[in-house]
Amino acid sequence: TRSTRPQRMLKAVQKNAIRGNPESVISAIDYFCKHSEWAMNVGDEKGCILDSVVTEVDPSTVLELGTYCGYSTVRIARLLSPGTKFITVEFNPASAEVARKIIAYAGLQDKVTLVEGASGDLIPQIKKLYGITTFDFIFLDHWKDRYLPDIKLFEEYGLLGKGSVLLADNVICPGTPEYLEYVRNSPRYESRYYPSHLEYTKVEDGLEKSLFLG
Ligand SMILES: O=C(NCCCCCn1ccc2cnccc21)c1cc(-c2ccc(F)cc2)cc(O)c1O
Ligand SMILES: [Mg+2]
Repeated sequence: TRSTRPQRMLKAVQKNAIRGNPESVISAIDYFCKHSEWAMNVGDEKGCILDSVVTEVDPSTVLELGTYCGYSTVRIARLLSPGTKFITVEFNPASAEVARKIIAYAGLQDKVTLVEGASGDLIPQIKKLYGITTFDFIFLDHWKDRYLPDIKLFEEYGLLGKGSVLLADNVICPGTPEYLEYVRNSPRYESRYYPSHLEYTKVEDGLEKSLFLG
């Protein structure tokens, strides 16, 4: 049967990247997406903004919602200090399977816990299952209509501490209007918009960084 786009992306990584070299894995995926097939990775332009925020926060605990093929997982994991707890969540089993292989190809499998499931089911269990009290950094890149309900779950289950940083992808395209309205109007967050473009295109998009004030 016909291969899937994630499977073709994995083949491109295995062919063009160097095992154990995260930078080469990132480059191979970006090359594939620019020259072969567009795919919904955060991409190189927004990826550099992601890198700068992760570096600035230097988190001890990280949550990513929306692993997809592991591109942003690799971008984040390569910057983390030893001992950092990094959980990434993927709903689609086929994507999760490819992501595991891409993360392992980059040599970062020991830094990442990939969990398969839906954020709404997982968030209430994270403290119990993974012994996490609060997340220093959260990257939102899953179903766009889940960003708002999930940030409310983070608050409800006490998963945010003073200084926790949330970074949301696609706040313009496909767009997350209700989430933006919430974080920009809530007195509990300090929000800032980072203008950019939809991965591998000239279409306007950007990242919203929100600091939880406690
Ligand atoms: O849809 C996007 N991502 C989400 C994919 C599905 C996530 C499923 N999932 C994973 C974890 C998880 C946990 N709980 C529940 C569900 C969960 C997305 C789309 C575009 C895009 C597409 C077409 C277009 F024309 C323009 C833009 C660009 C992006 O950068 C994107 O991120
Ligand atoms: Mg995205």
